[in-house]
Amino acid sequence: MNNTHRPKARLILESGLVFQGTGFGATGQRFGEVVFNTGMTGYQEILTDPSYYGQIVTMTYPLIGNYGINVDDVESRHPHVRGFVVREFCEFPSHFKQTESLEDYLKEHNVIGISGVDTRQLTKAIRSEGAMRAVITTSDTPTHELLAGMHEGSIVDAVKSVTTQTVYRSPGAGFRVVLIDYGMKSGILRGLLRRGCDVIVVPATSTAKEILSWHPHGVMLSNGPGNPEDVPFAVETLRGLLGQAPIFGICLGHQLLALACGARTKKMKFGHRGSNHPVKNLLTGRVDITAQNHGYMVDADSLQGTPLALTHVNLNDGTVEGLAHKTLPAFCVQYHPEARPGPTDANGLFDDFVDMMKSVQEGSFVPCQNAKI
Ligand SMILES: NC(=O)CC[C@H](N)C(=O)O
Repeated sequence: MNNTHRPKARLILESGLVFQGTGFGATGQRFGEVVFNTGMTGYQEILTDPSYYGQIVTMTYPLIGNYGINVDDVESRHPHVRGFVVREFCEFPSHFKQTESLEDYLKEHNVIGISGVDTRQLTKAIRSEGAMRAVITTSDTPTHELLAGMHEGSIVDAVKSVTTQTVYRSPGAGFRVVLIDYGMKSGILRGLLRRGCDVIVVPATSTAKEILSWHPHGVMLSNGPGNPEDVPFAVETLRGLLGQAPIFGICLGHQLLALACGARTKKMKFGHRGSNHPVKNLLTGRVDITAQNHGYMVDADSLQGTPLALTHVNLNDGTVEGLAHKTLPAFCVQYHPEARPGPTDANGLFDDFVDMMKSVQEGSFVPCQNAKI
C-alpha cells in the first residue's frame, strides 16, 4: 500500500492501549465509543446506520474498501460513525456498481479512518475489557493529554440528533403504517414499502395523539442510537399507543417497547454487532441467522410480572432477542429483519406484521398467550 500521501494516525483507548496506524479519509481528531463489527462485508451499510451515531467502529474482517461505495447500499443520507478502524484498507477498489472509493467517501463526509491496526488485538481488548471510550487522531497531541480528555464529545440526545425533523409519506395501496424514526435504517422503510404499505415517517418526539391522528393500521418502531433509558419521551408515547394499533419494534424500538411494558434494559459488555448471530424462535423452534447492532439489551430477569412473553433468544449467550405482548397486538425483536447488511432469514417478520394488522382489521387477532403453533 502506498502510504506516502497519508498521515500517521493513532487510536488510543481509555484503557491506555495505543495503536499506531495510517490515517485515511478525513484528518483531525474524533472521540467516541469503540465497538467491533464481525461482518465480512457491509461496511457501507454500517457506516450509514444511524445507530452507530457517536461510535468508532472497527471491522474484524481484515480487508475493507475493496468494493468501494455505491448509491444503492446506504442506510441513511450520510455516515454516522465518528471513526472507522481497519486492518488493511484497499487502495484500488473494483466493483461494477462503484461510484467512488471508500477513502473519498470518508473524506467527503469528514470521517476519520485509521488503517494498519491489529484489529484482532483491538477486538480482544474490547471483548475482555468491554466497549470503551477511544480517540482517533492524526495530530501530535501527546497521548496523556488525549487520555485526560477522553470524555470529550460524549453523546447527548443521540436520538434527537438523528431523527427526521419533518413528517414525510411514502404512499402505498396497502396498510397505513406510522413509522417512528428514532434513527431509522432505510431498509426498514423499504421492508414496509415492498409489502405495499402506505408509510408515514414521523419524528421520534411525536406524541401518541399525533401518531393516532393518522388513523394507522399499525405502528412500526425503528432502530436508533444510544441508551434506551435516555429516551423517556418515546417510552411515554408507546404507553399511549399500546392497544390502540398493532406495534412492531426493531432494536431500539424493541428496547423502548420493553421499557413501556415495565421491563428494564441494561448495557452489555461489548454488544452484538455482525451478520451471523443465531436466534431461536421459542414458539416454533426455528433458528435464524441474523444481522445485529446493539450495545444494550432487555434484562430477562425484569420480564417477570410484565405483560411480555419471551419469544426469541440468542443462541450464543442466551440474551433476549424477541418479545411479544401477551394480550395486545405488539411484538419486537432485538435484531434486524431488514438485514442491511446480513442474511435475510428474518425478513418474514415484516410479513408477520402485515398479517397482524390484517387479523386486527378482520377481528381475528389471536394474542400471543393463546397462540397455538
Ligand atoms: N441498532 C439499534 O437500534 C441499537 C439500539 C441501542 N442503541 C443499542 O445500542 O442497544
